[in-house]
Amino acid sequence: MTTAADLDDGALEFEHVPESDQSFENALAKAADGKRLSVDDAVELLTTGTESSGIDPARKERVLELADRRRAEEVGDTVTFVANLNNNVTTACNTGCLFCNFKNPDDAFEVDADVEHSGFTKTPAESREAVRDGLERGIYEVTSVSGLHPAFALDQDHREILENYDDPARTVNYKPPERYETDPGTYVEQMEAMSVGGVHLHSMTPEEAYHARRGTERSYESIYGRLREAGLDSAPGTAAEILVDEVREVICPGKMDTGEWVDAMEGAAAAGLPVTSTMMYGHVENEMHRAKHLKVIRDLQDRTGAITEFVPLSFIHQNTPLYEAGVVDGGASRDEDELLVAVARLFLDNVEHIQSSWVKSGDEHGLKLLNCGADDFMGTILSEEITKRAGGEYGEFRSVADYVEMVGAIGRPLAERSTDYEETRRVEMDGGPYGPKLGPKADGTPLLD
Ligand SMILES: C[S@@+](CC[C@H](N)C(=O)[O-])C[C@H]1O[C@@H](n2cnc3c(N)ncnc32)[C@H](O)[C@@H]1O
Ligand SMILES: Nc1c(NC[C@H](O)[C@H](O)[C@H](O)CO)[nH]c(=O)[nH]c1=O
Ligand code: SF4
Repeated sequence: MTTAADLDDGALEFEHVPESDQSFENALAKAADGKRLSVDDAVELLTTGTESSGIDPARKERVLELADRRRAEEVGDTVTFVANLNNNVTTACNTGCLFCNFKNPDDAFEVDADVEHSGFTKTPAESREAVRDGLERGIYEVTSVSGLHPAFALDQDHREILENYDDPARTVNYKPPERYETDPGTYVEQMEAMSVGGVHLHSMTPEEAYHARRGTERSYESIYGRLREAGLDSAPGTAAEILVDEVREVICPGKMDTGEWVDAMEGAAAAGLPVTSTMMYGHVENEMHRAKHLKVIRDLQDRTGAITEFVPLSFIHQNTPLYEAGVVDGGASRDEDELLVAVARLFLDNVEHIQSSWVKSGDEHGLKLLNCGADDFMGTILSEEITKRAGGEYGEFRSVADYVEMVGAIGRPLAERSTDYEETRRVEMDGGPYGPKLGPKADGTPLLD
C-alpha cells in the first residue's frame, strides 16, 4: 500500500495525460450546438486548449458563458438549497486515504487506549438525538457519512458471519464492539435510529456499502435494499474521488476501485434509491482524469437515471497527508473550479443539477460558481467535520436568512428543495423572518438562525 512517505513530488507518472487530437474551438462549437461531448472535447474545454499550457482567460470566459446559458435553458434561474443536517456517526477508519484528515485510527477508540484523539463515535441513540435536535431547527434531510469503523456490520446476521472468520481483524477488517469505548451498533440500527420524524435519510456511500458487505458475496442491490427497509431514502455518491484507477492507487489505495464503485451505485439504483454523484479534484490528477471521471458518471446515468445531481468537491489540502508529505502544494485554483463546474454542466447532459459548495469554496466564490453552470447551493448542514478537519475555513452552517442574503446579492430567485429535487418551494425575499417550509417540522419558523 502507498503511504504519503513513499510518494515524492514529481515521481507521479500517469498513463493518462491531457492530450487530444481535438481543438478547443471545435470542442466549444460542439458544446454550443448542444452535441454530446467526448472525453477529448472535455479535456480541451477544461484546459482551454491543450496546445498551450495554463488557462487562457478569454477562452475560459467563453466556456463559462456557454455553461451559464445551458444552465438557464435546462433548469432556469432559480438557485436551490436543502435544509439539512450532517450527522457523522464515527471518525474511526483505517482505510488510510491520503487526502483525508476526517479519520482517526481505530485503535485510539479501544477501551484500553491511552492515545489522545479528537475523534468520536455515536451510538444509535445519540444519532437519533442529533437528528431530533436538527428537526427542531427545521431540517428535513439528514446526511450521514462516516469512517469505516471495524465494529460496524450491516446487521446481526452479518456480525455473526464476520465473527466466524479466523482472525477477522486481519481478514475482514472486523473487531467486536466490546473492544471499543463506544459501540456504534450496526448500520441497520443507525439507519433505524436516524430515520425519525419523517426526515429524509441520505446515507451510505459506496465505500460504506462495501464495508457493510465485506466478507460476504451479497449483491450491492441486496445491501442497499436491506438499508432501505431500515429507513434509508437516498445515497451519497461520495468515495468517487477520481474514478480512474491510476489516481486512486495514489490517493486512496485502500479504497474500492472504479468498477466496484460503479457496481455499488448501480446496486443502490436497483434497490430504488436516488443517488448523488461527486468528484474530488485538485490534488494529483490531471484534466484527462477529470474528463474520464465525467464520462464514468454520464455512462452510469445513461444506465440508471438515478443520479439527482453532480457535486464537485474541490480538494481542501491544508491538514492532509498528501500536502504534509509534499505530494501536492495546494488545491485547485479558482479558474479550475469554475471550468470544472462549467464543463460538468456541458458534458453531463443527463444530470440536471450541478452543485456549488460554500463549504469548500466559501460564499463569494461559491456564488460565482452559480454563474458558471451550477444551480444548487448545497444545504444548511448545521455541522461540518470533513472539510473543517482538513483545514477548510468557511464555517459549518448557513441559515435560510443567510441564503436569502447570499442569493439575493446575485439577483437570482431562491427555492428550497427536497433531496431528490421532486419538491421545491420558492423563498420570497420579502424581509423575513426566514425558515424552512418543506418537510415535517419545517413550518417557516426561523429556527436555523
Ligand atoms: C470523509 S469520507 C466519509 C465517508 C466514507 N468514509 C467514504 O470514504 O466514502 C466522504 C468524502 O469526503 C470527501 N473528502 C474527504 N477529505 C476531503 C478533503 N480534504 N477535501 C475535499 N473532500 C474531502 C471525499 O470525497 C470522501 O469520499
Ligand atoms: N457539497 C457538500 C455537501 N453537499 C451535499 C448536500 O449538503 C446535500 O446533502 C445533497 O445535495 C443532497 O441533498 N455536503 C457537505 O457536507 N459538504 C459539501 O462540500
Ligand atoms: S475518505 Fe472515508 S474511507 Fe477514506 S480515510 Fe477518510 S473516512 Fe476513511
